[in-house]
Amino acid sequence: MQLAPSILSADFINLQRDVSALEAGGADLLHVDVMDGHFVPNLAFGPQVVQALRPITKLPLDVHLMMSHPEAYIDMFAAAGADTIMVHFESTPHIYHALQLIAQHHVKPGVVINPGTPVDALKSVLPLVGQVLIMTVNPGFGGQAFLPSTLEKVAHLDQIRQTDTTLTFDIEVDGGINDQTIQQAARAGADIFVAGSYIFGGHSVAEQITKLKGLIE
Ligand SMILES: O=C(CO)[C@H](O)[C@H](O)COP(=O)(O)O
Repeated sequence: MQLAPSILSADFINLQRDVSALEAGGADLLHVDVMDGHFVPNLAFGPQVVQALRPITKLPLDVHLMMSHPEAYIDMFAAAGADTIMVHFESTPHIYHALQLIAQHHVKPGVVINPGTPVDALKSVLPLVGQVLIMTVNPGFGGQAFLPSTLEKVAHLDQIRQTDTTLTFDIEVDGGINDQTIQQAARAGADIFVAGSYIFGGHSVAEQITKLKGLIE
């Protein structure tokens, strides 16, 4: 079980301070949301931010590309220091190629599905990925309510990897993860939990991380 705070909810003027607090507070990964204003109706971060984060933290950088034609930018994010690069199944007709490209950079490849996309759509790419991210909200904004209907997709995916032991991906969930929802996602089979507004919305990030980890360990 790993917790991946999303820096989308951080204080951007004090990003280094916030990243240090997350690391000291027990975060396992740092989740970086990239948004292009096209695939999702919002803009956030680019490879320069990943490059700036790389020397200031030992935490693995979990980069979530919410952008059209992500294959054109994979080289940049790999060179910037991403440890995982995740691309949306819905974002490109060349999903297989995009995942191959990520692996060629010796970066962990991940595929992401929106709430409306079924798990079965992923069948042909599951052998290529180290991580599958199930969006538990519509992508684009922090602070949205968790969609309970996504839990059966987590459970279905967990069943697939238990049935076929050649598949070795982790299951990540992202959106609306808080002290009311994290246990449901864990019970359904998720291994990695992205949380933004819950972690940054409390008294201290360390306290919020401890609360969430206490619920899944
Ligand atoms: O991918 C995202 C938005 O598209 C964010 O990572 C996600 O929404 C996390 O924020 P919160 O925990 O506030 O829901």
